[in-house]
Amino acid sequence: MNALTLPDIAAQASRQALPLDWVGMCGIALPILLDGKRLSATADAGVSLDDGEARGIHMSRLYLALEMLEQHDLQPALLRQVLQRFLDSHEGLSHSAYLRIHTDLLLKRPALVSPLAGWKSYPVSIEARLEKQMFHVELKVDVTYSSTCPCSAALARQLIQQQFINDFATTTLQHEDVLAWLGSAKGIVATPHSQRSSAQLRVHLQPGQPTLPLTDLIGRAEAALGTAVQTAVKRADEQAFALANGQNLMFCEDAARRLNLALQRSDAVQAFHLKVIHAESLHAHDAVAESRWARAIA
Ligand SMILES: Nc1nc2c(ncn2[C@@H]2O[C@H](COP(=O)(O)OP(=O)(O)OP(=O)(O)O)[C@@H](O)[C@H]2O)c(=O)[nH]1
Repeated sequence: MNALTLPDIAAQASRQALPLDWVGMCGIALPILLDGKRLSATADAGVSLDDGEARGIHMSRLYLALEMLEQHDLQPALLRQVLQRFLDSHEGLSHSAYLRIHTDLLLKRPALVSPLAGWKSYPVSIEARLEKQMFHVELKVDVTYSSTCPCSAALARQLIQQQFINDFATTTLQHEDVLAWLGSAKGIVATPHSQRSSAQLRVHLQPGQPTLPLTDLIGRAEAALGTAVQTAVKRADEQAFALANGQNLMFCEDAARRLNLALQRSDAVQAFHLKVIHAESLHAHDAVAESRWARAIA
């Protein structure tokens, strides 16, 4: 059999000498280990093509470097190693390396009152880059929660007062009559609108941060918001959720401010950008607030 040399188009000179910012592959299927758990993920792997004369990069070298992610728990140091391998395998071609990993984090959440628990899925992206020997990691997490409109609650309360005036205007008040009225449909003649809402957190980690604090960030966000969406729900849990919502009225501005303050308190965070989206049931468009913050350089 003749040994044929395989044509290598990537090694040819480019017809148009022009550097490129990002070249690589998106949507590579990849099993990863996060906090000891095996997760199905997809990866986007790329490098800059700084040598404008070179026709192409070597996709297979990036692909093979991802193998390191299968065996070891995902940590910033491992991400840096992979990015360094991207650059080492593209010496003379690339100065910057990029890796994005997208997965869903599954966390078990207890019910509010009953002894039940269930799983919640959090879409997560981990983005690492190595540019001019500077290494950066960003985490993106989506957290869903319930928000009840404070204005709508006040308007509903006013209608309930009006109904009370109408029903008891000519009656001497008896305790049991009021109690019965409160338990009837007339006692809650109007309800405030509430909506499933989502907080999109984009967090830039401190340099030297040894771990990926995804679970911690989600925990902080949910504690700050107060009414995270639930998993397993019995009536007792639903009642507790109704109470929690009633005590936790919020505009999208309130949610954004709470999250801002909660994230600032994390030592792992260097900077963040957050966006909250209240998918209103009042109208067909969303109420949205954004906030950003960066730690002052000491
Ligand atoms: N650069 C580049 N490669 C592509 C593209 N689409 C498919 N490929 C293929 O990706 C394959 C892997 O490329 P390389 O990593 O250069 O493969 P190789 O030359 O066998 O490997 P090395 O010897 O390590 O360079 C090649 O068969 C390319 O043709 C593209 O748009 N750009």
